[in-house]
Amino acid sequence: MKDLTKVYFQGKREVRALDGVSLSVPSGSIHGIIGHSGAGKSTLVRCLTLLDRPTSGTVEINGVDLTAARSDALRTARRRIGLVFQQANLFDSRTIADNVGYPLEITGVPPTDREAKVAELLRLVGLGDSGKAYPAQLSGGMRQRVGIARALATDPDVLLFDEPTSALDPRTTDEILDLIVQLRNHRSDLVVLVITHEMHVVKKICDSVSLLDGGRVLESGPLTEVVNRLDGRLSKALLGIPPHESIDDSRGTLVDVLSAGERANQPVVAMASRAIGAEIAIIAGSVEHLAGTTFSHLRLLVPPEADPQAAIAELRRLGADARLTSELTEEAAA
Ligand SMILES: Nc1ncnc2c1ncn2[C@@H]1O[C@H](COP(=O)(O)OP(=O)(O)OP(=O)(O)O)[C@@H](O)[C@H]1O
Repeated sequence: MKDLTKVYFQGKREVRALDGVSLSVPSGSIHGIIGHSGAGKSTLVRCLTLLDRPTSGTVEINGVDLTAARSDALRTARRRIGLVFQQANLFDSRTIADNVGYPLEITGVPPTDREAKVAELLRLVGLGDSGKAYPAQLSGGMRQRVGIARALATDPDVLLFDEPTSALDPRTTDEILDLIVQLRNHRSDLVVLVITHEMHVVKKICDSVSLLDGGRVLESGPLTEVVNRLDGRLSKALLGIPPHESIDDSRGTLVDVLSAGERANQPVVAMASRAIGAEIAIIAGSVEHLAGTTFSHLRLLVPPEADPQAAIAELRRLGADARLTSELTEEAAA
């Protein structure tokens, strides 16, 4: 998408629900888009699926500008994006197979071709034996699998998930996330976009991620890059320091340290303590294994008798990024 803008009017007030969103996602990758309520996520889904026209800007798939399409071409363009909703919205009176085959039915695919395609799609999503069942007989996770099979029926180039796991329990969520990765591995020409407010989803399956706020992309990049920035907003969201007791100035100075890869497994705090001749304590932290790399984000307390800048210099010498927590908190507030 290039410079995508959507302006709504609430009375006389202009609301820029999307304000110049540009994003390019390569085939074969899973890109997460996260944002708070009101960030513009639903508007983005509507503009990408051409249910709503952007005020300006373009949506391109493999070099074809979907936003330029009209009438018949618009219907064809829409099929290039398969949409999976939070809840599958299935026809209760139709079998699972007929639900999955519905997009093929309305595009005039003959019944025998349709049956073969539906059987293949049901196998792909792990529902090979459920074609004759009705939606009411399925669990939430199975219904979501049906929604995914239906979205894939027209062989889209882009699979767009709008909060795909928000209505599911943690175990079913992980099963659906595993399925999304499996689909991407199965079709390496597919672009997968996942709009979510769940950080777990991004951490578990996304190759890259964008932060949407006020209709703008504030930060974007490969998961391992955005997480590896001590002062990044995505890093805070994905690898945040958990709440901890408040620390009085008399007890020392707080320092945040972020290390990745092999360094994350090294005792850098103990090494820095030894180097500066003071006992640095760990107050809180999170250590995560993301996209094959370990990241460690710790909040340290440098005792009053030691120089926090010496500790920071030593931690940096050891290959970690380190800064005074007060500086980072001020930046976040700014
Ligand atoms: N049809 C509309 N008319 C007027 N304003 C709208 C319309 N749709 C969205 N907006 C405004 O655009 C902004 C972005 O809304 P949007 O629904 O896209 O956000 P969101 O990130 O999806 O939020 P949520 O997670 O709460 O659904 C909001 O300020 C919203 O009030």
